[in-house]
Formats: sequence, structure tokens, C-alpha cells
Amino acid sequence: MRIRLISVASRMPGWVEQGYHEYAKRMPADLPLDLVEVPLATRGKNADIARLMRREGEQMLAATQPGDRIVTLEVTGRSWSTEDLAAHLEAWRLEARNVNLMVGGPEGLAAEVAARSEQRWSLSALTLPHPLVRILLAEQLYRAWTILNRHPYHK
Ligand SMILES: C[S@@+](CC[C@H](N)C(=O)[O-])C[C@H]1O[C@@H](n2cnc3c(N)ncnc32)[C@H](O)[C@@H]1O
Repeated sequence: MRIRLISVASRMPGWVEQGYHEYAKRMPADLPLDLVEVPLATRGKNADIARLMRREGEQMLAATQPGDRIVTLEVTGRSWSTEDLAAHLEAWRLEARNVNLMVGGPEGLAAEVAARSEQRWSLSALTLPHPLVRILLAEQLYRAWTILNRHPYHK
């Protein structure tokens, strides 16, 4: 099983890439975490935001494969403890479908992406910026994996 973090984003500063890769590279070979970045279209003064979001949503969905599980990251989704995440990770692994974690752009997720969601996951009641969402996701996935594998990191 693979996990793909599919995110609408502009180029991230070095510290974000470093932070994300620090955790992503710790994932085991049989549970890799891959990052797919959908470029954020320029929001000019008269930009048709609805159209841009729809196009970005189509690009996000195009990065998934038929049969994949789609999990959307939403402030208003369900709050999971790290132990809950570990239980989901185990269930996902048993199901043997690839998992796509969808992170929206500045206006949130396109309706087309939200409509395909099988699980809506909230990291916090706070709206978090992209850099923190990305790093937090990678760290929590690694932490959940260490729980399942009784690795001392999670203590
Ligand atoms: C800067 S936020 C967009 C905020 C936008 N106003 C909204 O209501 O979704 C960009 C993306 O980060 C993710 N995100 C931000 N905070 C989050 C949280 N607390 N839990 C889950 N995902 C979050 C969501 O996928 C969101 O679409």
C-alpha cells in the first residue's frame, strides 16, 4: 500500500521541504509516503476562483488511481487521536488500497474532491497553514506506524 499526499500548493520554502522529508523518509519501504503537488494557479485581481478551484480539483483527482481511498483534510472533519490514526492505518493496510490524503488550496478543497471523500480528517479546530499541515501529516503518519510496530519513537 502507498500513501499519497496530494496538495494544492505554491513552492514551499526549504525548511518545509526539510521538515516534511525528515519524517516522510522514515516511512518503511512497504508503506511509502509520496508527495504530489498540484500547482496553485495565480489568483489575480479578477480571477475566477471557482473555475481555478475546479481545475485544481480535477488535477488532484487525476493524480489518483481508480479504486484508491480518498481521505480529505478538512478543519470540520473528524478529529483523530494518534492511536485512532494508527487504527485507520492498520485498516487501510488490510484493505490493501492505496490512500490519497487530499489537502486543498487557500479557499479549501474543490467540491468535486470533497464529494469523493471516504473519510474527512481534521488535524485541529484551528485552520493551519500549508507548511504545517504537510509536516504534521508526515510526522503523525510516521508516529502511527511506530505505534503499530512498537517502536520506541511514539513514547
Ligand atoms: C490554508 S487551508 C484553507 C483554508 C480554507 N479557508 C478552508 O476553509 O479550508 C488549506 C488546506 O489545508 C488543510 N487544512 C488546514 N487546516 C486544517 C486542519 N485543522 N485540519 C485538516 N486540514 C486542514 C485543508 O485541506 C485546507 O483545504
